[in-house]
Formats: sequence, structure tokens, C-alpha cells
Amino acid sequence: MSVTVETAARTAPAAVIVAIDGPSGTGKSSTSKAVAAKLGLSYLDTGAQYRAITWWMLNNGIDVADAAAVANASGKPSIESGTDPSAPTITVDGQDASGPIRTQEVTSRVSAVSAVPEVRARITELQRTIAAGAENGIVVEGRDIGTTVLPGADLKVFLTASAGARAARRSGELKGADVAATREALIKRDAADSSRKTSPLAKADDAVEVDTTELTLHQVIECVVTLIEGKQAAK
Ligand SMILES: Nc1ncnc2c1ncn2[C@@H]1O[C@H](COP(=O)(O)OP(=O)(O)O)[C@@H](O)[C@H]1O
Ligand SMILES: Nc1ccn([C@H]2C[C@H](O)[C@@H](COP(=O)(O)OP(=O)(O)O)O2)c(=O)n1
Repeated sequence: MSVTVETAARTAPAAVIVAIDGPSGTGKSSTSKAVAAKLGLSYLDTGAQYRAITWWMLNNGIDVADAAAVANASGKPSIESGTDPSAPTITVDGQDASGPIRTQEVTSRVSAVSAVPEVRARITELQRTIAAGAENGIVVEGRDIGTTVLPGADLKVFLTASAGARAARRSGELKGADVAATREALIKRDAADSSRKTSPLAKADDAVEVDTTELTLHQVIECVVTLIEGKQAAK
């Protein structure tokens, strides 16, 4: 009997914490969701949380260009993330926010809101609590996961891709939106996210960088699965 228990304990994959960071359109969400589903891990889209708090600010008459006003209001909304990779959810004060957080208005304001240190402190705490509660491990994707939120992650991946490839992917998603305009908007948002003072978009020194420009999504998924399985085997 004890042999069976020991065998089960030995063969169950170790819980791993995986951080996937990178600029917009590099494939973080699609890769993270697929990898988490394949390996039975939880999944957290941290960009959705920053979008959710931005949406709440806009809905509640907060001037998002006023950092002090954003800081003062940052503790007010209740934000909850569902971490099933096959059906991730995001609610604000109990209301489903998954649709409205993807509007152009939110996309164009999210960098300003997420640059406010009080917003980052609050959302970071939420992220750490969720990661700590993920019994089978979790894939957390964002901009500062490997550097700031989970610096002790078992695996850190930093995805990149050319601006042209990223814009083509995004404009495909936005049903034929102008590629040049999408490219400019992406570059502007990346510059804002990379230059803010508090936990900017950056590659952690110990992250594995994967340039996805010439890779299919399937190839990126396989690459990250292999990296995770390597970490699980070594645990
Ligand atoms: N390697 C890839 N090749 C082609 N298209 C991709 C690749 N990775 C992701 N995509 C597509 O690009 C779009 C943006 O991907 P997404 O995962 O949302 O990026 P991010 O989360 O980094 O912003 C999606 O439509 C996705 O299907
Ligand atoms: N860990 C994170 C995740 C996102 N953000 C901010 C900066 C990003 O421009 C926005 C939106 O992130 P999201 O991942 O949804 O962006 P895209 O999917 O690339 O459009 O949130 C952040 O500051 N830190």
C-alpha cells in the first residue's frame, strides 16, 4: 500500500510557477492559455486586471490622466480573476468585464493607469495571492511577472516579435484594422509600458527569450511546454 502512495507522489508532476512576459502581440495570452490547459495548470492574465481597473476608473468619472486621482481610487473596485485556462473570467464589483475591457478606449488609457504605483501595488498583491493559491501551479502572463511579481518563478519566458508581425496579428484580430495605425499604437503603448518608473516591461536576467516572429503559435506552445516539463522533471 505504501509503495503505491510513494509511486503516486513521485509521478505527480511538481507544481510549477511560470512567468510569461513580453510586449503586446507577442503571443503571451494564446501561448499561456494553451500551455496551462495542456499541463493542467491555472492561468492568470494580468493585463486583464489592469484593463479592468482602467475600465472601472473610466466608468466612475476618474480622470485617468490625474495620477493622484487614480491613486486615491485604486483600492475601491473589487477585481476577481477566474484562472481556468479554458474559461478565464474577469469581474469588477461582481460584473463580467471580459468584453468591455477590450475596447479601444480602455486600450488607449490602460498604460496611464497601470503606471500609477498604488495601482501596481494593489494588483501585484492580488496576483501573488492568486499564484500562491494555485495548487497545481500556474502560468502568469504580463509585463513585470518575472522581474517583480514572481521573481522566484520556476520558469521565466520573455516573448518577443517584430513590430510588423505583432501589428499584423493584432489587426487580424481587430477584423482588418489598419496595420500601420495598429503598429503605431502598439509601439506607443510598449514605449509607455517600458519607460514607466514602477516595474516597467522588462526581461528578467534569468528569463528565456523566445522570438516568435517566424514561429507558428503551435511551435511557441511546444517550446514553452518543453521548457516547463524540463523544470517539472528537475523539481
Ligand atoms: N506565433 C504566432 N504566429 C501567428 N499568430 C500568433 C502567434 N502567436 C499569437 N498569435 C496571434 O496573435 C494575436 C495576439 O496574440 P496574443 O496571445 O493575444 O498576444 P499578447 O497576449 O502577447 O498580446 C492572436 O490573434 C493570436 O492568435
Ligand atoms: N503585468 C502587467 C500586465 C499588463 N500591464 C499593462 C500594460 C499593458 O499595455 C496593459 C494591457 O495589457 P494586455 O496584456 O491586456 O495587453 P495586450 O494583450 O498586449 O493588448 O496592461 C502591466 O502594466 N503589467
